[in-house]
Amino acid sequence: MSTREFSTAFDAVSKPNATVLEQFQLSISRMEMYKEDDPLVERLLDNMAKNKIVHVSQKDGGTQIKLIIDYENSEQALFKPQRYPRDYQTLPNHFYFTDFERHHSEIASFHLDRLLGFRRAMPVVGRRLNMSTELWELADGELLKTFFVSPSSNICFHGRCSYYCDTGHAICGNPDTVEGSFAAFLPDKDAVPRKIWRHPWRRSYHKRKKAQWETDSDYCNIVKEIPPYDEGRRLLDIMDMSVLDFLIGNMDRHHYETFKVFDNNTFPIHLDHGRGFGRAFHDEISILAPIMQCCLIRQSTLQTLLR
Ligand SMILES: Nc1ncnc2c1ncn2[C@@H]1O[C@H](COP(=O)(O)OP(=O)(O)OP(=O)(O)O)[C@@H](O)[C@H]1O
Ligand SMILES: [Mn+2]
Repeated sequence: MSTREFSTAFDAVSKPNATVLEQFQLSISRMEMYKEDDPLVERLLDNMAKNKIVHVSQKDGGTQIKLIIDYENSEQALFKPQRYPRDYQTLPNHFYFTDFERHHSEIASFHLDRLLGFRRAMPVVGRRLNMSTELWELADGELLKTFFVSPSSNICFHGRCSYYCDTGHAICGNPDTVEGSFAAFLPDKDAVPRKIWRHPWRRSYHKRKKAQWETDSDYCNIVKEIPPYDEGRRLLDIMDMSVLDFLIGNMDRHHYETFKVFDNNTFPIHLDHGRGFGRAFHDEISILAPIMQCCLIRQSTLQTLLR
């Protein structure tokens, strides 16, 4: 299926005043999220960093707090707030699945994905918000109910989610600004559905169990037989993802998504990098398990790394 057919999934094709985000979404192809040197990327980053915000709500699903940001020009971004200072490391007794999310990891991962020439991540930029005028006053519903003033008179909120959304883990202004990452919104799920895949080298997400790949040295041969890994680009894309995850130190790659309209022979979207950069002085070799067990890497990726 061509880019053109993908484009027709959007009304924006015929929209004369398509926003930069809509234009960006329309240009997503089967091969990549955006073209090398696409000027829309810088414009999108600039818009998300500077444009006026008119509404803020909580994004359902996921384990940690995320907010949907609506801009005046009707663009949208996914906001992940800063929780800890940049140099705050993963706590020694935390698992990859209990680690706090780091907004700067989302930002740096986008840049690294682009530098490596993958171009499979949505653009992400950092921005500081005013706690009262850009969050509290624009929040609604369940999110609004979680705002409060702390003992030191800072405005805080905690939102609702399954991890770290309580008074003890609130996000507070410092004194009245909060920093976060802003990821450009993916095309609306209803217009452009995505398929969610379980990552073959997913970890166990259990504090006492191991995953099959950790004990079965022949694991790659099993994966190789199973569609979509038995043909096309997908297995090589999994290797690329492993390169990215190793460099950012992300052990939390449990699922990945693709755009359904492109069928199986398309790139996996590089999404959800909030748990990277937690241990700056540690190389987690097990993240390279797909590459080591399959003894496989895309030639262009290897060349990029050597360069
Ligand atoms: N840029 C985006 N635009 C729109 N939707 C997004 C975007 N990024 C992520 N999402 C959606 O939100 C969901 C949760 O995002 P993400 O995985 O980043 O958060 P999370 O809290 O780490 O979730 P989980 O705990 O489930 O891993 C994703 O599965 C995806 O469907
Ligand atoms: Mn996640």
